[in-house]
This record gives sequence, C-alpha cells and structure tokens, in this order.
Amino acid sequence: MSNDEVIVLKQHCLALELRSDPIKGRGVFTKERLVRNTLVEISPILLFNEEEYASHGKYTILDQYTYCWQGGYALALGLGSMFNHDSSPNVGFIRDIPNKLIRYVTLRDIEKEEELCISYGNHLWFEDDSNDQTQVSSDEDEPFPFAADDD
Ligand SMILES: C[S@@+](CC[C@H](N)C(=O)[O-])C[C@H]1O[C@@H](n2cnc3c(N)ncnc32)[C@H](O)[C@@H]1O
Repeated sequence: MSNDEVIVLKQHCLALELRSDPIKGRGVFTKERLVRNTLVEISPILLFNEEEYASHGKYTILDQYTYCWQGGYALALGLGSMFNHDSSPNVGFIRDIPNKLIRYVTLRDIEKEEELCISYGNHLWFEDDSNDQTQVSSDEDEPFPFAADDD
C-alpha cells in the first residue's frame, strides 16, 4: 500500500476506509455519518500470555498494538489495531474477555470524513498528533502495555 492509497473496506457493512497519514500512519475513517452508539467493529483478539509477551512480544512491533488483557496481552485482529489515538476519542472499546473480542462503539455522532479514534490513555510512547490534545483520564481503559507498565 503506498502512502496515499485509500483501501475501501467493501466487506464491512459501514462505509469505512483506511487512510494513511504521514505522521500517524494508517487510520480508520468513515464515509458516512454515524450516530452515537453505533457498533463499528468487532475484533477477535490473539492472546499472548504474560511470559510469552515478556520474553518476545514486548521486543517487537506488537508493543505498539497490544491491549492489556486478563492473563496477558491481546492483539486486536481486523480494524481494532488500526484505530489511532485521540485524547477526545469518538469511539470507545469494550473488552469481551470470555469471547476474546473487543467491540468498538461510537461515543458521539460522527460526521462523514471524520477519523474514528480511540483513547490509548494518558501514557503515550509517541508525540500525539491528534487535533485536540486535552488530557482525559481513562485509567480504567488503558489499552496498551506501555500505558500500564511504564510509570
Ligand atoms: C495501534 S497503532 C495504530 C495504527 C497505526 N497508525 C498503523 O499504521 O499501523 C498505534 C501507532 O499509531 C501511531 N499513532 C496513533 N495515534 C497517533 C497520534 N495521535 N499521533 C501520532 N501517532 C499516532 C503511533 O505510531 C502508534 O504507535
């Protein structure tokens, strides 16, 4: 995929697209207006246990993608790994531990052409390029290992 190529996700029932940004990399955008509480994605997860993650995963690119999970760390398959961070997110996520899924739901109405973003929490490992950098506390929902471990 070249940097400016748009991938239309035809298999998805919502009109979502992956677009690339020179700083943030790939991100998820909507081509249609979405109302609050719309389920935009269900991602099955791949679970790495604590030992496996500590020995291997954390030394790889996985460390930029994995969510803290009961018993280890989880890689969201599908679009779940493509949501960029915004400190005022328009999408929330809910871990379904027994079913090993993450559900992503809109937190407000979202206009056509907006990027869909989640919050990674307050402990970022990169310079935040989101538009509104107001800090919000989301301690209960720190998705990434850096956020949980590096204090
Ligand atoms: C879970 S990935 C998101 C998908 C990623 N953009 C890609 O192309 O694979 C997390 C990475 O995206 C980038 N990223 C996400 N949100 C960002 C933001 N607000 N500002 C700058 N970089 C961001 C960072 O490089 C981060 O390590």
